[in-house]
Amino acid sequence: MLKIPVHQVAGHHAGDRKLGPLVDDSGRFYKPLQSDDRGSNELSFYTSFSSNMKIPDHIRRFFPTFHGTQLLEASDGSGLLPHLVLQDLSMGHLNPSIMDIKIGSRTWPPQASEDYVAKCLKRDRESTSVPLGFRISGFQIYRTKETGFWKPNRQFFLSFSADDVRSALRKFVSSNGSADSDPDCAFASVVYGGSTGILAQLLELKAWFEDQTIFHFYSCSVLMTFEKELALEGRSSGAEIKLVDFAHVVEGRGVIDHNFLGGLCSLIKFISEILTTPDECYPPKSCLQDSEKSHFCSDDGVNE
Ligand SMILES: Nc1ncnc2c1ncn2[C@@H]1O[C@H](COP(=O)(O)OP(=O)(O)OP(=O)(O)O)[C@@H](O)[C@H]1O
Ligand SMILES: O=P(O)(O)O[C@@H]1[C@H](O)[C@H](O)[C@@H](OP(=O)(O)O)[C@H](OP(=O)(O)O)[C@H]1O
Repeated sequence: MLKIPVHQVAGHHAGDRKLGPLVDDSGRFYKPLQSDDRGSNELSFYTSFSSNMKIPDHIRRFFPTFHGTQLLEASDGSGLLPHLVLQDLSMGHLNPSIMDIKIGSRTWPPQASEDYVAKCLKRDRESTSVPLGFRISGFQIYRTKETGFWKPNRQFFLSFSADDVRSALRKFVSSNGSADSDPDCAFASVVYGGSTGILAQLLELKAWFEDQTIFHFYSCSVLMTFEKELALEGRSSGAEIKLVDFAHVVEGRGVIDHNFLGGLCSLIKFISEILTTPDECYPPKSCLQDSEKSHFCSDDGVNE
């Protein structure tokens, strides 16, 4: 039976006459082909990527497996619609902490219409995309069996500053991740660090982006996932990164994807800093007047 994915942290959500992805029990994620050319573009990307022999296996593992398309009843009740059939990345996870980070200071592809450029440019300027080269689109952070996930709604992320981003990346790997707590970065070394941790994976992806000129990944996200309960048991935290959302990927035409690469380098720097200074707090509370306190000092926008 098809269900609404419980671990989706960003993007278009299914339900109540809304079009969004669905999942089944066998580990497949069904993403409806979006209107305009977004759906067909994402399908072209998956088709081309799946058959491209130049993609090394150690890079292919960062992408969801593609199983073609299937006609399904759309979640908005509009009838049969083609869906991309993808690997469900949350399959096998019990209580995953997940963060969606949209990479690139610019989120529109070169051939986009003036209206679309204007919409994206506004959003890129108002968010951290322009200053940082990436923005956090959403997350869920597992706390405890009793309190479940901290999963703020979309509004919460819209006005994030660079310090909010720093703080969120710290809270993501803290034992006490919530709106008003000081991050302790208890899991930073097991999740971000180590030879197979998130930083090592990002560096592996970066090495490929320094060379590949096949695709340009506009508006694509890095999805970071780990299991806090595994980390607490002292076992491998299952930390992994995957890339999602290829609706705006275009051909690279022999040029490196400097937009994605720049954003990736910036994210790598933020995560490296957490590993070298896990005790620092952002924003430093001593520097803040009451009136200046960020999102993280209130419960605004928190969807408990
Ligand atoms: N293959 C997958 N398996 C599991 N979850 C996924 C998968 N692909 C995407 N998701 C979840 O769905 C969210 C949105 O995905 P995606 O960005 O592809 O959708 P979208 O509606 O095109 O987003 P946007 O509005 O940003 O364009 C991701 O943040 C992630 O939580
Ligand atoms: O990052 P946010 O704040 O969630 O903003 C969304 C994001 O830019 C998506 O990429 C975009 O979908 P497309 O990439 O498919 O255009 C969506 O537009 P939409 O709501 O008009 O679909 C925006 O709302």
